[in-house]
This record gives sequence, C-alpha cells and structure tokens, in this order.
Amino acid sequence: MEIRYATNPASTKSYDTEGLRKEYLIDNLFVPGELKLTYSHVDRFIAGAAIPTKEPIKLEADKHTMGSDYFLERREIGIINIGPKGFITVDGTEYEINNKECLYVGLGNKEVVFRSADPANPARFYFNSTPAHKNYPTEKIDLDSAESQHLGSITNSNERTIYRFIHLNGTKSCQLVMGMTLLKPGNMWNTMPCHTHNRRSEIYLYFDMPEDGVVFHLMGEPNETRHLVMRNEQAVISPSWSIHSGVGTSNYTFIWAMAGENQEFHDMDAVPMKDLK
Ligand SMILES: O=C[C@H](O)[C@@H](O)CC(=O)C(=O)O
Ligand SMILES: [Zn+2]
Repeated sequence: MEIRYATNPASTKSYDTEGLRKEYLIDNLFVPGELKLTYSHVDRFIAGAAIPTKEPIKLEADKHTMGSDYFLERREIGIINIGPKGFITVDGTEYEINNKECLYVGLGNKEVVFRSADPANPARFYFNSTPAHKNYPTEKIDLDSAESQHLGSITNSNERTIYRFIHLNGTKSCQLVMGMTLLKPGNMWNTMPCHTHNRRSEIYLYFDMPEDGVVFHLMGEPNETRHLVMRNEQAVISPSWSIHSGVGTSNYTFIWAMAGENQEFHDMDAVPMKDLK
C-alpha cells in the first residue's frame, strides 16, 4: 500500500512538476486483477481501486499500515463502479452495481468482495475510505436516487450536474461525503469559480476521458496556484488549503470525496476571481 504524508502550503511553493506529482497525483490505481490502495495522511483518506477479472477481489486490510484485521474494522467506504456491471458482496449480501452506481458500506462489515459480471469486460470499482466510529447501514445509490444540482452554463464552458451520493441529506456516514460530477459535452471547466474548505479535504478521480485527453487540474493556495496534467482514471489529493478545479481538452466525469470535521457541503470559502494568482 502506498503512503502519502501530509504537505503544507509553504513547502508546496517550491515543488517542481515531479515534486507536485509525487505528493498529490495518484496514477496507478487501475490494474486488472489487483486491489490497489493509497493511504493519505490528509484526513487519513484511502483511495483505491479493484478490477476483478476471472477471480473476485477481496477488500483486504494492509495490516501493517492500517493496524486492523479487516478493512472496515475502524473505517467506512464509498465505492463507485466506473466500468461495466459488477457485484459487491458485503458479509454475504450481494449488490449489483452498474456503471456510475455507488455503494456505501459502514464500519464493522468484515467481508467485502468485488466481482465482475463479465470477466472479459470487467467492472472498474473506485473507492474512498475514511475513519469511522459508528455503523451506518449499507446502501446503494444510483443517479436517480442521488441529490442532483445543475450548475454552470455553456457560455462559461462549465455546464455540469453534481450528483451527491453520500451526504447529510442522503446516505448517511460518519464523515465521508461522496458524489460525482458529469460535464455536458462541449464543457471543460469544473469548479471555477473555485473554493477551499478549511474543515475538509478532498480527492478527485477524473474518468470518462479519451486516451489522449488531459485535464489541467489546478491546485494550491488561491494566490499561489499550480497545475497537474492528469489523464483518464487518475486521482489527485486536495488538502484543505488547496483549490481543486480543472479544465480538460474535452468533457469528462469526476468523482469527488471529502472528509474532515463536518459534512456541510456548502461550508466552503468561495475564492473571488480577483484573488486568483
Ligand atoms: O466541495 C465540493 C467539490 O469540490 C465538488 O463537488 C465540486 C464539483 O463537483 C463541481 O463544482 O463540479
Ligand atoms: Zn471542494
């Protein structure tokens, strides 16, 4: 399991491209047949993925790093399938999870297993996990049952729909807040005007991108911005002090997950456009 330590704005100022990518970019999550995990000390997020081929893949704890016997011993998890149909079994109960559907699994569930409906055309499960102190019910959420918000306009190249899966007015969790944003064709910008949220950090996963497409992901303090060039199915860690926005070479979809000391989606500090540097 890969480990990322927390970073601060002062040292981030001096990072070059490679330094920024080493700290913030997660570019190795999707490997057929493997469970891949990255542990970040930013709000103790775990970002991971599983592409089950012939054999199902079990969500196993890395005992050394997590210090637990099973993955959800002290954690909760939100899982979204970004590929073809698959199944997730949680302590014996099987859930069918289609493309862009989400499953929340709470604290204390011992066995979580990923399986593809067609191993030749496997499911692609992406997940975020954070520490938890209480069990909330396992729940499946799809685009129809999610809370949705239409934002932006074609004249600003940012017309998109935000779907909230795990949040205060929907599927309950201890601290994980998770959803997905779909950009309309011809729209390339997300989250501009941008924001920070001092009480929460965030992880983005960009996907549904063409092979040679890129997203210029913007990060850093509002008056000290940097960018990371990101490709399909890559994730990026956004500490609480960093903006998180992006512009692509075509439209794309991204999963966002937040964690911290509150779950108020709108508890964010909007950055006035005149303050961006
Ligand atoms: O704190 C909220 C997150 O940054 C995202 O939900 C923003 C987003 O999906 C968007 O504007 O498109
Ligand atoms: Zn945010």
